[in-house]
Amino acid sequence: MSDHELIIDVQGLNKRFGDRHVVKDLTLQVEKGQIYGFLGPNGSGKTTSIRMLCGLLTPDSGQGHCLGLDVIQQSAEIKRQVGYMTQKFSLWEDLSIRENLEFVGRLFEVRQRRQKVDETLETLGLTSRQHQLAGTLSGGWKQRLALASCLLHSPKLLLLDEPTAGVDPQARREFWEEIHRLSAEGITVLVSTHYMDEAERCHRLAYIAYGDLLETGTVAEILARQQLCTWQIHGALSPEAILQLKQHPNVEHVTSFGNALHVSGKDADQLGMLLAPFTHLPDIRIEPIQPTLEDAFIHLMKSSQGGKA
Ligand SMILES: Nc1ncnc2c1ncn2[C@@H]1O[C@H](COP(=O)(O)OP(=O)(O)OP(=O)(O)O)[C@@H](O)[C@H]1O
Repeated sequence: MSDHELIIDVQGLNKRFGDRHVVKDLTLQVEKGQIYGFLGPNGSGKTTSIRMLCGLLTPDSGQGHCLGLDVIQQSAEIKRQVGYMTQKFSLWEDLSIRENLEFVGRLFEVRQRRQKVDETLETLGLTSRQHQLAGTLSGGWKQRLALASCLLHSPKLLLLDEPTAGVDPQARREFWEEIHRLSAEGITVLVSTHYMDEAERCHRLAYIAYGDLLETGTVAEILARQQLCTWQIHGALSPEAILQLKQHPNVEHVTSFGNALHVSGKDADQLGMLLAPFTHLPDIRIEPIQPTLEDAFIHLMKSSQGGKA
């Protein structure tokens, strides 16, 4: 196997639901062992894309391969070979952790099922809770069980749809440690998320907005391509001043981050001149900063809508 073996390699995938064009010409390449983040606003087509890749939805047009299998002709085989974690917990709440895994093992006709269930319980730290009913688990443990059930048939590709939505920060961190451990073993992971800290933990990212894939690359590449300049304003600006900034033609977007405002634009000099008068206001501090990934994504989303924040 070459170092750059493509586990996902699709070109021009399209999906329409009625008259809604939900995924437009999706072209995506994901290398073996990569953790590939899928980001974008709600309803942008991330889940639909994932479902086309794992063989659950047939694209209207396009072509390509997933795990070396044809996404149109061999979707049934792809379905058997990927680990797909749905957005909503979809296991059986009135079965115990072990019973859930045994059942999934039977569905996937996993060989040496008992042993595999034991191993999976151990690896994911679920052994001591194996007899607990799934319905009584906290959000974080449910996600861990869902991940365990995806891994039972030893897939080479994991498709995770917002796996940590609503999970507390500690459980999210542990979940991501696990994802990185799997990646180090050569398992490829495509994961959708709305969390910026999770996006930063991916090897590469794709940003999709309203069906269009707008950007792909590493965090550094995406930040560099946006060519944004961002200034951070500490202190309370008046609502009128904020509105003025938002409406100014040299300002791309104005976003609150905790107690600070981020003001982003394309032209550093113009932006500096615009903000200079604010430095004379009492209790206001202004400094240029590196734009964050969130700044870049807000910019991308606003540009795709043809407007600004
Ligand atoms: N089976 C379906 N039939 C009709 N419309 C659908 C179907 N599945 C998804 N859609 C629509 O397609 C659009 C894209 O949905 P999708 O779930 O792929 O977006 P998403 O990016 O995953 O969103 P979110 O971040 O909210 O999960 C939405 O407008 C959704 O309502």
